[in-house]
Amino acid sequence: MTILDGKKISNDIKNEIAQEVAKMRERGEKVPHLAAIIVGKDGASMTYVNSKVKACERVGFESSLYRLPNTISELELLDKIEELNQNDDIDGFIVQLPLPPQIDTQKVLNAVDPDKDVDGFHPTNFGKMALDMTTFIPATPFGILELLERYDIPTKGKHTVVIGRSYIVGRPMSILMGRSGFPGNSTVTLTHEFTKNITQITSQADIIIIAVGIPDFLKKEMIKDDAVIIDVGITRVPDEDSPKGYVIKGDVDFDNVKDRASFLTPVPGGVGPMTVSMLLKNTLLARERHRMANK
Ligand SMILES: Nc1nc(=O)c2c([nH]1)NC[C@@H]1CN(c3ccc(C(=O)N[C@@H](CCC(=O)O)C(=O)O)cc3)C=[N+]21
Repeated sequence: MTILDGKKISNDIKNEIAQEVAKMRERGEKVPHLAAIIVGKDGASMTYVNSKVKACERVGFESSLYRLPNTISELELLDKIEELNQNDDIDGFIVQLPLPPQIDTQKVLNAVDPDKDVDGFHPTNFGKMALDMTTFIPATPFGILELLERYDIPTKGKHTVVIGRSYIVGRPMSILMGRSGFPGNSTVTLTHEFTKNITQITSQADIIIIAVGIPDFLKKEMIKDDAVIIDVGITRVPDEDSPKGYVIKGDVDFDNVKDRASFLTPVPGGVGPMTVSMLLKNTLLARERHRMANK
């Protein structure tokens, strides 16, 4: 069994990006600038956004963080987004999710300029992805593709089962694995909360990508020998014995599944760090496109 070391690969990618940025500086070009909007003070969201800012510093990007109160109106948030759309210094930005209930998330994502939508959540970019056009691929799915590629895991003709149909992981992943090329050319089954007899489906999977947010959901008995298991879950489970007061649990019953799987991502240290690196990669692409457009 091979553990897919997302932490290591994401570091490799950051080093590659840092080299690109160093070259940009040498040529006297503007370096990529990523901005993030965070609404409210959710602990996990703040951790993720902080790690994105830190990663920007690490590779030599400019970064800006806009913290907005939890009570902000939809209109005020849309104003902020328009401001970032208009700001030519910013190459890409993200609106950290989830948003508070008074705000219509889809309306907010629709307001982001598709050329700056480094999360790849705008309908234009999502559509382009589905049509195999060049675009920003959402960072988590992009990170999973990168892991499969760098570990040279065969996907052609394989049965890939995706568990969870969220717009940021499951849905795009199901599209990407079925596209032509590598990693792709898979036969994809997309499952969700109303799927019947899920074990019957998962036990036929060559590759399982799970993103449901239920700790230990995927058991050893649900997979076949030598399956490739990609765990996208991250749930904070309260734990008095740990210094932070919680432990991070994935969707896979790791300790048992590891004895049957061929490749397996750990949590933490698997898909999570890849998400951050691929966001940087998208921001680098955004800068490159803006430079070509003389912006
Ligand atoms: N607009 C938007 N874009 C996102 O990409 C986005 C978002 N909203 N909202 C929340 C989710 C979640 N997400 C993660 C990023 C990094 C780790 C990560 O680095 N995880 C570490 C551990 C982090 C920890 O200590 O909690 C790991 O798995 O090793 C996890 C999760 C991005 N998301």
